[in-house]
Amino acid sequence: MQKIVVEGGVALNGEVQISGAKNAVLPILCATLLADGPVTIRNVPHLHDVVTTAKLLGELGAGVVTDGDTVTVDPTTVHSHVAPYELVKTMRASVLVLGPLLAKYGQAEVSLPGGCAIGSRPVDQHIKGLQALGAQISVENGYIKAHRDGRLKGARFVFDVVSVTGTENVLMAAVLAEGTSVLENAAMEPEVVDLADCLNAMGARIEHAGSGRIVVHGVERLHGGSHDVLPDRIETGTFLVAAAMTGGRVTTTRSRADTLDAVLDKLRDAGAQIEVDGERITLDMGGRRPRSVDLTTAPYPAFPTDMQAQFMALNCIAEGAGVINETIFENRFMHVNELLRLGADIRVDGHTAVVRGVGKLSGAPVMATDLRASASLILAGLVAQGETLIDRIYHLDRGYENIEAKLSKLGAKIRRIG
Ligand SMILES: CC(=O)N[C@H]1[C@@H](OP(=O)(O)OP(=O)(O)OC[C@H]2O[C@@H](n3ccc(=O)[nH]c3=O)[C@H](O)[C@@H]2O)O[C@H](CO)[C@@H](O)[C@@H]1O
Ligand SMILES: C=C(OP(=O)(O)O)C(=O)O
Repeated sequence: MQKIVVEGGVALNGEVQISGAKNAVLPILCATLLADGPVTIRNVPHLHDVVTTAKLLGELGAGVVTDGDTVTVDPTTVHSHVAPYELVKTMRASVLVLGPLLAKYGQAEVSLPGGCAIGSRPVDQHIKGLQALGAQISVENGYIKAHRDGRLKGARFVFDVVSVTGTENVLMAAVLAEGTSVLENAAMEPEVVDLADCLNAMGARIEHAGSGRIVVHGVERLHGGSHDVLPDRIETGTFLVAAAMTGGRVTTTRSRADTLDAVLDKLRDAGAQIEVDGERITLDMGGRRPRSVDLTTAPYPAFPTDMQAQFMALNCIAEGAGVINETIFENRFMHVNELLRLGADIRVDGHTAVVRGVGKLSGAPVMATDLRASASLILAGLVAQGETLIDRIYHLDRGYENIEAKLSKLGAKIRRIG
């Protein structure tokens, strides 16, 4: 099995180009199922999750052609409506075919995602939202079985909790419903907006995506089209934290600072100087040691759960102590025990972790437990004395495009082995 080896001690310096967002491209690829013709998606990152989604679309019968960072999906040959357990268990985003299959083809059978390393991944809001649009849904043998009699009907639906994939699933179904739908307490994440932009480019009539109240005027059909995926704000944030931790100066290019307000604020609190110039974000730490920051994860525009592990790594070597509250996932502290192996001082009590910065971390073999945990271990490795050997990096390949090559270009001593 492949591993990543990091040798700490180099201040990162230079420019890094940000890839398309994983959490935008996956719903967008699923949305292509709604079209009556081919949809071309550009700025698609090379990620394992993208390959898995392409495989799923292929199993449903769609034609999928990849050319560099462009993927064209022809959904006109879809003949199956089943997303099997084998695929959904490896990638929770597969549940996003539920809304499109139901709305366009009248039926869907999608494996329940169950839980994962970071906690349970319920889909009750997806189901309730689709039922509000008139879908008949049952859960049998581990599968969500959905069908509709006639067209789905536009409705007002209030989410009990803010759910990103829930909003996306119900939104994708509502675009082909008869009449107008109003989705209240909707997720406001930039990835939801990107999905809505793509759907609108295909002929949907969605208003106010990015607010907590999305209005969807249903249309009879969607046509093919094309869309450029927005830059990955979590990848951007991860590189900026790497710069801050190593005392370096890094510019992210093709990035979107307006999607990163909460993260940039915390980096400023940590002592970083940040300049934004169009699609370029420059973080200059000027060789200083970062200060610890307190943070609480919450739905956008608050601090993202997907950046929690990376900031935990930063706090591990920062001046002072920081308190981290995780409110989205009950089990998203799996990186703590691995960071402890590198010499960190972290105490966890329920959803809260108190991290006291230590003068130095020391390299050790560690195990990646989930995607962002893997990133936090690389970050810690970049500042640890000696060698850090990270195992189970397949998690990393789900969501970061070529991270070791991008970090090497910034001067990091990092390589993949095996
Ligand atoms: C709001 C939020 O930060 N969502 C994160 C979540 O999205 P993802 O879409 O995976 O998860 P949701 O946004 O749906 O979940 C948010 C919260 O709602 C709960 N829930 C969700 C759906 C449902 O039907 N019922 C229910 O109770 C979940 O348990 C969780 O506590 O994980 C992704 C991967 O880490 C992140 O990119 C998203 O930023
Ligand atoms: C946990 C993540 O992804 P997923 O929801 O696909 O598991 C993530 O993007 O950090």
